[in-house]
Amino acid sequence: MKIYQSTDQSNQLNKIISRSNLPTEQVEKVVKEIIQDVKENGDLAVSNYTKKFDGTELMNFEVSEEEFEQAFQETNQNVIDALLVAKENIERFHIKQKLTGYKIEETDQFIQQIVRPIQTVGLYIPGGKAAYPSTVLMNAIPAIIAGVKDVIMITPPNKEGKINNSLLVAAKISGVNRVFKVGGAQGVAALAYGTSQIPKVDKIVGPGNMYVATAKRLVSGIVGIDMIAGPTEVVIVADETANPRFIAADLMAQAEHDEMASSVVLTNSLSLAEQIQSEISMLIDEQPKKVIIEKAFDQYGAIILTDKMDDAIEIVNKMAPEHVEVMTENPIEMAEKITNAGAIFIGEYTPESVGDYYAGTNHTLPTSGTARFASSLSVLDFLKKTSVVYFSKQSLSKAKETIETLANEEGLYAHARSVSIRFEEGN
Ligand SMILES: NC(=O)c1ccc[n+]([C@@H]2O[C@H](COP(=O)([O-])OP(=O)(O)OC[C@H]3O[C@@H](n4cnc5c(N)ncnc54)[C@H](O)[C@@H]3O)[C@@H](O)[C@H]2O)c1
Ligand SMILES: N[C@H](CO)Cc1c[nH]c[nH+]1
Ligand SMILES: [Zn+2]
Repeated sequence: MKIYQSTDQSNQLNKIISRSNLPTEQVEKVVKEIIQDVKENGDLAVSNYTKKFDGTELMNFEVSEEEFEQAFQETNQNVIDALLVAKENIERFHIKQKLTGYKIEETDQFIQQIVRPIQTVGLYIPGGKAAYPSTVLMNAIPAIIAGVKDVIMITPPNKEGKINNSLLVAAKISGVNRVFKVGGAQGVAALAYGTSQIPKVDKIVGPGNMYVATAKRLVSGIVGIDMIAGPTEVVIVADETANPRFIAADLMAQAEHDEMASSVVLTNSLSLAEQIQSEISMLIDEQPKKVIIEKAFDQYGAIILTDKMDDAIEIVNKMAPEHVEVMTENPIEMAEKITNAGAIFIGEYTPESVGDYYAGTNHTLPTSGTARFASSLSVLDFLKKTSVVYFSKQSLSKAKETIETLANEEGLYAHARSVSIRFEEGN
């Protein structure tokens, strides 16, 4: 991984910081065609793309009860137990996000906010380079806590036309209703428009690669989406007190997800930067996903040297990355200065893997700088609010003058009249 000076104005560094070297335009072109095809040709198009991208021919996409039963039989008990521990931790954190409505009552009138769950949601669970049972829990549990009735999950099948066993186990233990073997942009399009086999949903949530994230962005408006949760990112903010071996390991943990994953270090210590480089070269050969990691490091990785640690914080806030790890002398104080990040991990014993699998916080997080305005997936993503207003005749008579004044000011005379007519004699 290359060392850059933060003052370096090179295109390569700017692109890494802004994530603008992701192949956005090429991917968008492909994804638009896929969405249109699925919209016009439904299951047939889904089947064709599944053959093309996942290498399997499927006519029926839904997972059967027998497949769920078999998945339970073939999954190691220690995996099921670990999923149950993670589930409990996720529930403990997310239950506090529940939102209740409220009502403001006065004589002869009330205003109210009613909170209701979204009826039907589609969870996208990645399944290309790896299967993510932990992501099933992260997406399904907040939906169930919110009270969503129809929780539909899609994930790409493997070459045998099957879904990884632990994904099905995770789906069952977290309360998913139906699972379909379809992924990528074709899966997102199927959820957005519906096909004869795959139900149209009200909202699509969940992370995925660039094809998935782009498809979600393009169908947003037809259906709701949670956020852009694309190729994953970590920024590690570290000073000379940090352990370079831990940092090297954490950078590789992120990069193994995807060759488009971004792993960046920000430090004021040249000596640390060089030690990280040498730790990477010592650890990389033991990595089963070495090829993916090297590709990601090469294009989307960087160690950036700043003058002061405050400069590092300024760059993090500009990048607004999905994850930030802080390994400095006073990591809690340092972390308080970070205003734009999906999730923050503090100190040398909180690698991001703690959040991925155990802590209970959600690992579906905004990427590509969208943490400037977007948040981690939560129960709130599965709720919607409706306002209710009741006014009696007396209440309306008190409001009449204000409404008429504002309506006339806006030139909306019918609005004013719809109030005044109610006070005319004979009405
Ligand atoms: N941001 C988050 O919260 C979060 C959480 C977990 C995972 N992730 C990310 O999810 C992603 C998982 O990616 P993945 O690839 O393993 O699984 P995936 O399920 O997201 O994507 C696989 C699908 O991509 C489609 N695809 C692949 N190549 C294509 C091509 N050339 N043209 C059109 N479609 C193509 C195929 O349909 C395939 O089934 C990673 O980027 C990882 O970083 C993000
Ligand atoms: N780090 C990924 C993006 O937040 C989530 C994940 C799932 N499994 C392991 N890691
Ligand atoms: Zn991860």
